[in-house]
Amino acid sequence: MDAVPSTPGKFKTERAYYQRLLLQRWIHNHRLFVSVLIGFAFLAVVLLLSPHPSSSLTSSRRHLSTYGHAPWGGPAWEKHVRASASPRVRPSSSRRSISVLVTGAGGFVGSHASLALKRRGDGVLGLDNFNDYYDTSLKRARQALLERAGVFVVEGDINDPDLLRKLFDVVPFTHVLHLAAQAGVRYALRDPASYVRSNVAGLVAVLEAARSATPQPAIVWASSSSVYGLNSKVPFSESDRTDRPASLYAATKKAGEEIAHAYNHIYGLSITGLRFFTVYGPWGRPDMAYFFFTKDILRGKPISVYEGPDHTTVARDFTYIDDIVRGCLAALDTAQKSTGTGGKKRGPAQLRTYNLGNTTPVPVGDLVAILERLLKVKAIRKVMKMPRNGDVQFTHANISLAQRELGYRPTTDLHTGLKKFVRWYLDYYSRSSSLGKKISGIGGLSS
Ligand SMILES: O=C(O)[C@H]1O[C@H](OP(=O)(O)OP(=O)(O)OC[C@H]2O[C@@H](n3ccc(=O)[nH]c3=O)[C@H](O)[C@@H]2O)[C@H](O)[C@@H](O)[C@@H]1O
Repeated sequence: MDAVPSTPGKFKTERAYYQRLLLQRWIHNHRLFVSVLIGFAFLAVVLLLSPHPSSSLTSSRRHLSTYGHAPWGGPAWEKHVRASASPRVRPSSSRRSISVLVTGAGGFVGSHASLALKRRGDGVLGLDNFNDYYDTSLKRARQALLERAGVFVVEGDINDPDLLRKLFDVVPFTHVLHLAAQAGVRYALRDPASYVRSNVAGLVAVLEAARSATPQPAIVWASSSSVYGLNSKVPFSESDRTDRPASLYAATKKAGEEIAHAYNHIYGLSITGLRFFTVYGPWGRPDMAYFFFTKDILRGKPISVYEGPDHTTVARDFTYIDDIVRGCLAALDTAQKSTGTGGKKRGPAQLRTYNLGNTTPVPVGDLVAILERLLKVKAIRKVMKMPRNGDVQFTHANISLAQRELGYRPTTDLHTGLKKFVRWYLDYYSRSSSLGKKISGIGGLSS
């Protein structure tokens, strides 16, 4: 009881004094612990104030992507990138192996082309943002196949300049096969900005990275048959006019061809644009008519079959994926070196454009008839006027230039190609929806 002070004020003062004493004693007894605590606090402040890792290209830390993708960077990641991009040494081969950055490697043409390159011994590094324009599980299944074949697909965006710079910093790519794009003609009505982002800004980002890389790689990229737009002269030749696009998609691909011209002219980049004609086949794109027709026919759902004015046919020069891949590889193999160094042009560089088609246009009605025979199911056809939303009535490629200069010779007719597609489709979708089961037993993208 004696220790209790007589007034509340006095009690407060003495209590404060007593607490201070206690604290001093506690600090004295825990000197070591307190020093460690101060050390940690100091370290935390230093880390907080240090610059973001992405500001240094040589940093070995992991980079946090600002594009919502997986982090990249670090010694293990770089090792993986280098291993994937390194060609297999083949001293007996007459062809020099190349090292290719394939953008859009999780996509339809990108995955097939990556695998074909890897198979013949070239170094391949994939890049893909795995966006959800269509079923991402299909893209992931393609990625799993590529990984099994030794192709690493970096998850990232072509609009991320830090990532592109880093890739060119780590690997002296000889070529870029630029296939990443916002595809589809009709989707442009719903999301026009995505076409500008991928097909215009994205292409510029890739060319910017390539022009300042040492060595400058040669570029082969995907343009489109849609650049022929409202032309009525058939077959379409590379020298025909391409200034009347019928869709925003076509307009962005045409813009890409002009952008390619400028980068070739200013920086000496060797650039080849390939105008693909309605590519189809196994592991294809679910947004394309042959793919969703198959799905709807099997489900007993009606399909819209377009026709032109006065019941004229709508037709496409459908081109099988393996033929397109051969065209891509031939374009890479015949590409001359870029002529710039340190971002400066040293002389004129190669600039080429080729049609990659099949040369046999098929009416959409005939496509449906082939699918009916292969699926052994009658389609519920709703024949309707082709909507004015970007489609053109027909396409037909003149491929004599590609034949002459690339040795390009398509060998697969629509019936044969669709047969391979249907076989793949039934196999893929009859399996369990689990990704692991989907890829087991299929054995590769080849068709
Ligand atoms: O070659 C090209 O440049 C383009 O080929 C395709 O575009 P498209 O030929 O329109 O392919 P689909 O969308 O699969 O259409 C194929 C045909 O089916 C017709 N169709 C489409 C949809 C539909 O519901 N009904 C229908 O009859 C179209 O009018 C077209 O004639 C791709 O989707 C583009 O990304 C590519 O760039």
